[in-house]
Amino acid sequence: MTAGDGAGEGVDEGAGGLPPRLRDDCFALPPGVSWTPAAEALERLREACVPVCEARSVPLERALGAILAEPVRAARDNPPQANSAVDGYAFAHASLRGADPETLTLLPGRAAAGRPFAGRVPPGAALRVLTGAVIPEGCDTVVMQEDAAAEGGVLRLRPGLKKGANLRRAAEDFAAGEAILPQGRRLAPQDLALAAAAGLAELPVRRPLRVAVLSTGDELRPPGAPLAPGQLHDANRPMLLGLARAWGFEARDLGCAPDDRDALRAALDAGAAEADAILTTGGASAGDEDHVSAILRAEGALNLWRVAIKPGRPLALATWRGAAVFGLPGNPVAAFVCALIFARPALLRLAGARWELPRGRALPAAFAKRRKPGRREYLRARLDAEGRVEVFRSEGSGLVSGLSWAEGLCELPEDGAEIRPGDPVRFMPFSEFGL
Ligand SMILES: Nc1nc2c(c(=O)[nH]1)N[C@H]1C(S)=C(S)[C@@H](COP(=O)(O)OP(=O)(O)OC[C@H]3O[C@@H](n4cnc5c(N)ncnc54)[C@H](O)[C@@H]3O)O[C@H]1N2
Ligand code: MOO
Repeated sequence: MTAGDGAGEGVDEGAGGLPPRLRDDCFALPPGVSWTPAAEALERLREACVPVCEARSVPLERALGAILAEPVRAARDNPPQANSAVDGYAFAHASLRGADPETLTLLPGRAAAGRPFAGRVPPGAALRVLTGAVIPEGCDTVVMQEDAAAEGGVLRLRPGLKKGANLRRAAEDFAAGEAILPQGRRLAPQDLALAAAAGLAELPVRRPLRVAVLSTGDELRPPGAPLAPGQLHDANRPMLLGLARAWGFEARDLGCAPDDRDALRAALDAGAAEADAILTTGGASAGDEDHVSAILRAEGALNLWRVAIKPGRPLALATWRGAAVFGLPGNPVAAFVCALIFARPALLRLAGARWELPRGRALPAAFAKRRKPGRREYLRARLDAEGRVEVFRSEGSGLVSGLSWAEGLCELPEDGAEIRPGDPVRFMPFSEFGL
């Protein structure tokens, strides 16, 4: 079949006067089955997902990518003391008289970063200071060396320098006790700089979420394996393992299960034993071989099924022995889109992060598209040289090449309004999905 192109859409209208047939895959769904709108599915996920990973304290140097379990407060002021922003000369602004040039007595000695000046600078005097030096006692202003001339124990400078010029005030960045990083933040390299500057050696973070990935389907073979007729290489597993790792989770590979209930049950059991969440692909639809949705319905707790998005209509959200299960569609493009749109915010929430949805920008479309109302659509997209949104040549949900071609997703609303070139459309770069 050519999934992603509307397969199964004619369920209700296609019967065209014929008596209803009882056994046909196209009728596997009850007529008039309700589809959950994407926004509602996301809202239900937001309510259902709570942090499941325990908090612990880890040394700062091992905290990169971890999620803060509590807000972090500064242990000290930054900067701890006022210091010079430049190489120059420090003095009291009150020593200036408005003469041109101003003249000050240059004291012997100097202050450098890590080597403060021991004495006090009296009125009418100046001291050599280097960048980062603590401002000597008696001083409140620094002149840059390029703007002054030091000769024979006298410093000359142009008038007009403002009080407090060229120095960094104590605590101008943040003060001790100030909240510097919020709970739920995934620690980036710059956050480690902030925590270190704030005097912290340990950070309260949650252990990483463990995410297991399972492919399903008799036809699937591991990468590089020889293929018999009807077989294909498992593309979803490396993709989803990669996504889980890119999002900062501990990824577990559950391999590939055949279309067989017992094998699937065993794989789900193994996943639930070693992971907090399981991502499966394939078998999420309503066909005879779609065992994932069937087993989740029969033996797990299926919370949500069939979301009104394209691609990715067969999306199962369930629990299996305490683990959250995201039953993603088998088509790689649909699996990718569903992982980005639904699994990512939910997994991050389970991991202890705050609920955050990707932001999009309205940009002119470089394409035309006729649409039907009802489903929110996600197209593989990127920006052309003029900054317009272009979309991949086909919407076929099995065309993996389009995922690498794209730099983001174009989200089209449920209203089904026709898109003409130049119309504003919502573009979400992959960076909004943590990629
Ligand atoms: N009667 C209906 N049939 C289908 C519907 C529907 O609503 N009613 N939806 C269609 C849509 S849309 C999609 S998407 C697919 C998804 O169904 P499944 O999740 O059950 O996926 P499978 O049938 O197992 O596989 C679909 C397709 O993807 C290939 N695949 C599966 N796993 C992988 C993998 N790991 N790597 C690469 N390719 C994979 C598989 O071979 C199939 O070609 O259902 C439609 N049918
Ligand atoms: O074609 Mo399906 O829409 O790939 O999810």
